Amino acid sequence: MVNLRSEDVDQGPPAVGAGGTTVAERLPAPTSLAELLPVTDTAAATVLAGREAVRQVLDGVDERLLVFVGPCSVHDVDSALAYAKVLRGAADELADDLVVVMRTYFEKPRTVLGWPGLLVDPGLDGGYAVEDGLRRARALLVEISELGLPTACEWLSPISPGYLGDLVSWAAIGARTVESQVHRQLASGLPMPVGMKNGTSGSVQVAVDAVRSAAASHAYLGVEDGGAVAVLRTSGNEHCHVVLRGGADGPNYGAEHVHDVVRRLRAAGLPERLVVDASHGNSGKCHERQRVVAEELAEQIAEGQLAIRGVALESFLEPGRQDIAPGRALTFGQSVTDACMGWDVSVDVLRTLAEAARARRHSADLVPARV
Ligand SMILES: O=C[C@H](O)[C@H](O)COP(=O)(O)O
Ligand SMILES: C=C(OP(=O)(O)O)C(=O)O
Repeated sequence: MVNLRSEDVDQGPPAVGAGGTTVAERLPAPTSLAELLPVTDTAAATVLAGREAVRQVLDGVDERLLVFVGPCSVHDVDSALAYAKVLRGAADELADDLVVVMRTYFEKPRTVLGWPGLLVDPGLDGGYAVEDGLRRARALLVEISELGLPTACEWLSPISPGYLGDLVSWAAIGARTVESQVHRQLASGLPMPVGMKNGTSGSVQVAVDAVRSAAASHAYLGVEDGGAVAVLRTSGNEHCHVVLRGGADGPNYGAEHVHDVVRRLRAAGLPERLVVDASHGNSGKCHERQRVVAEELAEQIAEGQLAIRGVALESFLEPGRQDIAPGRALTFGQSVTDACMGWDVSVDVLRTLAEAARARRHSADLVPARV
């Protein structure tokens, strides 16, 4: 057994490479954080309306297009809030055609090593002030929700939804965790629709399998809102769906890839719906390429491809990305993880997607997803 005793709190970190674990910080229970930073009535209304709008689009009841858009990661709350304010304006302008949900990603899965996100390292300095990260993340989610903008994130730690989940309208299980039993079980009990990304290798079947798994009920070891370790039982989440994000074998946003997913979903007896991520493996992490991918997706949508229910975009105030380096001031509103489209290009892309959604809605010859 790994013996984590209370006196371990005051010990320094284990020697690098020694394989030990110490308790670095005790955290308040999720209920304590929620009491400190409660969901206001306005914020709750935004979250619930956001979840319902996403469900309605996924179910085909609402014919608009979902757009999950925002920074690759939130690294400071001020720039995320400034972005939320401009995005809110665009979301209002395009509300007849798009359901806009802002990316507020606080946990970053890394291919090998790297900054793990605001929740775990809010100082961006390896200080790992997790309680502070949780507070900053929760306070930001309340503020953005109060603006009337629903939010999206990736659940990386199965414990973090307890702290933030009541403020989130859509979530992803990422390409690096989609095969994880724990993440599928987690998704099966979450109150928001969850996108299952294809694996980093490009495997789409693992995402289809994840959707099937999360639709079922499960029992697993977790942490209850009061902070105790508990057996959690879930009822199954009917609003999970595949997200195509490309992979090691190249992009997968083309019509043939969409048809392939539809065939797999049909074979599995699952609803024929998906979201396409224009970034990551679909853009080769090149922010300029995202626009091209989004334009090609817009063509498929305008031509009547009903299976594409949403598009995901990485966008911030400034284009590109920057490195976190000790002593160097960061450019306000520029990503510190993957390169993002700047705001000017982002708003053009949003308008293009809105036009495509309108064309699809008005198209006389709407047909079920063509395979
Ligand atoms: O979305 C962000 C990144 O693609 C993901 O966290 C992996 O990043 P990395 O390959 O730079 O570690
Ligand atoms: C890490 C992300 O995506 P993926 O899991 O597709 O790499 C992300 O969207 O931030």
